[in-house]
Amino acid sequence: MTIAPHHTDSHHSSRPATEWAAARALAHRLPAPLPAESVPLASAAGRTLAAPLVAAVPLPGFDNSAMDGYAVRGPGPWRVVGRVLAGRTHAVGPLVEGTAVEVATGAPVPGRADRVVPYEVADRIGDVLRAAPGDRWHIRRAGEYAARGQELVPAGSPVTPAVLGLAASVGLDHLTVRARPRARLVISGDEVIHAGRPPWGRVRDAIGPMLTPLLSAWGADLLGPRMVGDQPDWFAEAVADSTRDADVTVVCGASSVGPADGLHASLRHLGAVAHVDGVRCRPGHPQVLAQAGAHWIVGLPGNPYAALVAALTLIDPLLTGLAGRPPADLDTAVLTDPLRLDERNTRIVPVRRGARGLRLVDGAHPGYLGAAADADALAVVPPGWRPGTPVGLRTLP
Ligand SMILES: Nc1nc2c(c(=O)[nH]1)N[C@H]1C(S)=C(S)[C@@H](COP(=O)(O)OP(=O)(O)OC[C@H]3O[C@@H](n4cnc5c(N)ncnc54)[C@H](O)[C@@H]3O)O[C@H]1N2
Ligand code: MOO
Repeated sequence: MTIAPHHTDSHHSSRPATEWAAARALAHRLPAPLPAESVPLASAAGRTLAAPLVAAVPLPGFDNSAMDGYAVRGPGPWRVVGRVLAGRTHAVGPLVEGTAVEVATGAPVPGRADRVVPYEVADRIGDVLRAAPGDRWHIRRAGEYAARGQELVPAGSPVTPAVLGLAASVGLDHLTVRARPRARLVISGDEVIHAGRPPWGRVRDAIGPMLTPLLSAWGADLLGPRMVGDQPDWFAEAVADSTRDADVTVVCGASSVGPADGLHASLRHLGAVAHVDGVRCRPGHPQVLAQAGAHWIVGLPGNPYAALVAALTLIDPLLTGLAGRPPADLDTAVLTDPLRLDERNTRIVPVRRGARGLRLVDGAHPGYLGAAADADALAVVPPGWRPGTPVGLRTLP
């Protein structure tokens, strides 16, 4: 950023900084979930159910064998009268007492069969079959897993690979899911360049390459980014433009109190309401959550590690809220490594999980991503924490 005369309309003029967990809770609670839409299964992966997944057919759809063997009726011995393989599309006539039919796993069992005798315990000579009495039926009854019309997965659940497989099993081709939040990055700073080796006085944009896959992993649909200098009008125009087609605009840099930090000016220009303006965490204090109608603006600090922390604080819960999902609970683990005590701020530190527990990754600085690149999670260390007590954990994609 460039130096200009100091001004007073900075973020610390108005609202006190929000406690970290409260900022996260607000970012989740404030947005209304995006509209629902019906999409083919292949497009539903990773999205959120806007309506429960309801079985269109019972599962299993017909009584079928759980084993390769013989469907039998009566106590035995039995006469083998036929064979049914999977894929048969019409019912086999009911078994007569004392008879058996050879069946494949998944094949329809004939009506009135008592049980299936697996090959391993069957003794067949010619057409005559014998087996010891068994206490397992090995028959999967129609509808025993799910009835037609049964709600199998509640609204608000993520569409995981298992949910997609289940949807297909119960005869669905489409799922009703929340629209994917459309997000745009506005990367600001006269000093920021986007390719190659930065010359003296310049820095290479680290936030675009980091946040693009991170936001995708968190369920956003990324719109083309905007790169702007610190010229206040261009900056305000880029943010205002973005509100026309994005649900969320993420502004990187320009969030602090410096003369070129134009986020607050552009929020005023838009008539946006700032719900969070500063968060009591280290690093990543200068972060902003603002609303202009149904549009959300998140201001992240320019320091790249601080931007990652702020993304975890505000963007993660905001996208979850827009998707209509319940808030994602953090994992917890005990951290024993010493850390500078902080009675007032939540600290967000890079960690690795190993056989001997959680280890701090050394060398984290707000402006440097080396420690985060070597970490597999961020640990959330609450104010007043003491070594040996639990911390929250968020795995990094
Ligand atoms: N007087 C005060 N100064 C600062 C405060 C404060 O409270 N009072 N807060 C400090 C903290 S904490 C942070 S974090 C930064 C945040 O500043 P901004 O969000 O306004 O960002 P910039 O000033 O534009 O840049 C800060 C820093 O980050 C570099 N940067 C910016 N964008 C990128 C990018 N896309 N990729 C890589 N690096 C980037 C930029 O060159 C600066 O070095 O403010 C402190 N100051
Ligand atoms: O908190 Mo700033 O966000 O140190 O780097």
